[in-house]
Amino acid sequence: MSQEQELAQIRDRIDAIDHQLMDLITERAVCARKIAKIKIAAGDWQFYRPEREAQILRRIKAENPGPLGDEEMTRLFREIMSACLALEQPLTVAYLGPAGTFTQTAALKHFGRSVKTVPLGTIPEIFREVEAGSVHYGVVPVENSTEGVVSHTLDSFVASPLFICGEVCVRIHHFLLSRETTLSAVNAVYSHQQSLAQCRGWLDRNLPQAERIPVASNAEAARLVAERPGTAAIASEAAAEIYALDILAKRIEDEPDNTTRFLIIGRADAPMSGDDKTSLLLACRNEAGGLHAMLTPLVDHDISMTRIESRPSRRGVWDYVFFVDIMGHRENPAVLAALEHLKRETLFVKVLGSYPEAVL
Ligand SMILES: O=C(O)C(=O)C[C@]1(C(=O)O)C=C[C@@H](O)C=C1
Repeated sequence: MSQEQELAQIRDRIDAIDHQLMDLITERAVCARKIAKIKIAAGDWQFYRPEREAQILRRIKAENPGPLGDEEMTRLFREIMSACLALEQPLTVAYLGPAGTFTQTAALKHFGRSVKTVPLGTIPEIFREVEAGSVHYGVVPVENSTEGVVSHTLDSFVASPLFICGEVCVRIHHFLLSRETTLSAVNAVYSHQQSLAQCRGWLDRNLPQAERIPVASNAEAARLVAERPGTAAIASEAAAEIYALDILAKRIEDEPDNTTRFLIIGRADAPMSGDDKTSLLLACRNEAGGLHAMLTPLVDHDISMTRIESRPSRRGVWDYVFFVDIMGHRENPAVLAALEHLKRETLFVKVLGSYPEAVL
């Protein structure tokens, strides 16, 4: 067989496989529609099921035979599921805008591309819109953020009735975007101040002469640069497309493992998925041993803590609340027992939500 004949044969096989895939995806979509009908008949308007989605994606990851990597395979299934959910209910998801921020990347990574993402200007606005029910969910950065808003997110939880129903981590890569085509034409670099800091080494080496100008967000930097000759922005790859800018340099961050964690907020948290986390807001007694008493119940019930963050409580000087993440769902017996114990040992305990550990 000639090379050309072999190529034609393999392409015929690909066409047949695509046809089968289409039939199977269609059958899956019909199943999702049937599920929606059952939910509606039962008066259950909870179409999005974070725990079920996490279970499906974990199974796909575990069963992936290769040669496609786990990330690729789960991404494909993420999109199929996103399209199926959109048939049941088109979701609206608010994120910290403008378009092209890493928070939008996080929203699309978590929900897939069949949701409608809505950019909002501030984190409190995202909380307000989710509370009011004008959007279904919100996505907010919480840890190791490039946008410098961690404390705004944590503070918003103190008075909010919302729950955390998911988490997603995004590897942050910075791109130098510009209307210019050469580095020598750039005399000012705009970005969020944390992103400027994260690329300091690269800027020192490659653009020592350029002024560094901090602005509210990386996407805002891209927007400004699109209107100003002689400037460049440090922003996401997505921002290049949105603001029609050229990529002058890729992955210019000094630390290659820079990751930001985002939370999904909604009006309910998630049922148990089998691999869950719980976020708590705690206030310990302002006395000797208060912090120790707060941590003892976790140790006693063998609960592992993945994060602890303190924030001023705003009730008085030197008065703090603690944001604590633990492994396990709030309905898990050990977590339940630890929570009961915590209620006795602390001034107050608020469960901010249990949710599946990030899969993607
Ligand atoms: O299992 C469900 O409840 C569904 O609605 C189906 C489905 C899916 O496509 O697999 C779609 C949306 C949910 O978020 C979870 C799963």
